[in-house]
Amino acid sequence: MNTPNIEKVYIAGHRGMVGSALCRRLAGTNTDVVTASRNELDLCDPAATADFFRTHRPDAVIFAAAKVGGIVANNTYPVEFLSQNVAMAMSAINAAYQAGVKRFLFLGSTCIYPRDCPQPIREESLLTGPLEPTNEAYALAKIAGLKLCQYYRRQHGVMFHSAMPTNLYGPGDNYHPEHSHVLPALIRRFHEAKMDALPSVTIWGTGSPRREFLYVDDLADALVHLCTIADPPDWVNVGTGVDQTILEVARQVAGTVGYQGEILTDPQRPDGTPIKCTDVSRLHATDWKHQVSLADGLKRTYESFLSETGAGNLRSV
Ligand SMILES: NC(=O)C1=CN([C@@H]2O[C@H](COP(=O)(O)OP(=O)(O)OC[C@H]3O[C@@H](n4cnc5c(N)ncnc54)[C@H](OP(=O)(O)O)[C@@H]3O)[C@@H](O)[C@H]2O)C=CC1
Ligand SMILES: C[C@H]1O[C@H](OP(=O)(O)OP(=O)(O)OC[C@H]2O[C@@H](n3cnc4c(=O)[nH]c(N)nc43)[C@H](O)[C@@H]2O)[C@@H](O)[C@@H](O)C1=O
Repeated sequence: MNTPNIEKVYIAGHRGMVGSALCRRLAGTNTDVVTASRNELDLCDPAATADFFRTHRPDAVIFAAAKVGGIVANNTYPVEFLSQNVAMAMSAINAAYQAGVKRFLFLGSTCIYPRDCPQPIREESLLTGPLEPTNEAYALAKIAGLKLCQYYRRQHGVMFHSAMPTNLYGPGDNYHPEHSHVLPALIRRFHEAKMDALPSVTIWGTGSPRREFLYVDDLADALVHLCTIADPPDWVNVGTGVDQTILEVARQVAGTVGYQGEILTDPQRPDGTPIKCTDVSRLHATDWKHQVSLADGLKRTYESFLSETGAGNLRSV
C-alpha cells in the first residue's frame, strides 16, 4: 500500500462488490490482506469481533462490510438496515481501537446527506436537514459510524476516518430483481429482454431522478489512496461529480447490452432522492480523480455479468 507502518490490512466484507475490488487492488502489493467470511466472523457480534481483532492484530482496516441494497430493499427492511449496520460499525470500530489499530477507514454512502441539500453535495451538508425517507435507516447507521470514527480521532488521536461513496457498480454486484441497485437491475432486465426478444422494458419510477455512478475499481483505488494520506479529512465524498437522469442511464444500459426495444417508466415505483451528485473538490484536493467513464464501466460490468451468469455464479441476494 506504500504506507509507512501499514503492513497488514483487514478488508471487512471481502466477498462483496467493494471488498473484492479492494482485494484485486491490493493483490501483488506488499500489504498483507486479512479477511474473514461472515460464517467465520459475524461482525454484528461484538465479542467475536473483539476476539478476531485481538487474534489478527491488523495495522489498518478498510470497512466494506454492511447490509446493502437498492431503494426497495432499504424501504422494505429498515429494521435490518439500521440495526445490523449500527451493530457492525460499533463492534468493529470499538474492537479496532481496543486492539491498537492505527488506521480505520469506514465506508458510508452519499445517502447520509439531507434529501434536498444543495447540489453538488458538499461534505458540509451533513446534518443540515431531513434525510430521504426510503433510505433513512441505512443513512442513520452510516452517520453513526462516521461520527464514531470522528469522535475516536478527536478524543483519542487515532487515525479513524470515513469515505462517502456515491452509487457504485461493477463486477460482483448483486443482481437480485427487487433488492439490487439500479444498474445491476437494469443490466439484468435488458439482457433478459434481449434474450427473450421482448418489445419493451419497464424501469422503476419516473426516470427523472438524477444519479452519479462510480466504477468499483475506481473506488477501491481511491480508498487505498485515502489510507496513504497522513492527515485525511474526517470524511470525504468519493464520486465522479457527473450525474444523469435514470432514463438517460437506462438508454445507456440498453445500448451496452444491445437491447433495441422500447423503454417504459412505472411511476408507481419510488423515485427516491430527486438528485444526488457529489462535490468532489475535497477528494480532488487530495490528488485523486476517477479514471473509468460510465460508458467504459458499463461495458466492463456487462462482460463480467455475462461471465458470472455463464459460470452459474451470478449473485442475486
Ligand atoms: N453498492 C453501492 O452502490 C454502495 C455501497 N456503499 C458501501 O460500500 C460498502 C460495500 O458495499 P457493497 O460491496 O456494495 O456491498 P455487498 O453487499 O456487495 O457486500 C457487503 C459485504 O458485507 C458482508 N457482511 C454483511 N453483513 C455481515 C456481517 N454481519 N458480518 C460479516 N460480514 C457481513 C457481506 O458478507 P456475505 O458475502 O457473507 O453476505 C458482504 O461481503 C458498504 O459499506 C456500503 O454501504 C456505499 C455507497 C454505494
Ligand atoms: C447507493 C444508494 O442506493 C439507494 O438509493 P438510490 O440511489 O435511490 O438507489 P437505487 O439504485 O435503488 O435507485 C436509483 C434510482 O433508479 C430508479 N430505478 C429504475 N429502475 C430501477 C430498478 O429496476 N431497480 C432499482 N433499484 N432502481 C431503479 C429508482 O427508482 C431510483 O430513482 C439507497 O437506498 C442506498 O442503498 C444508497 O446509499
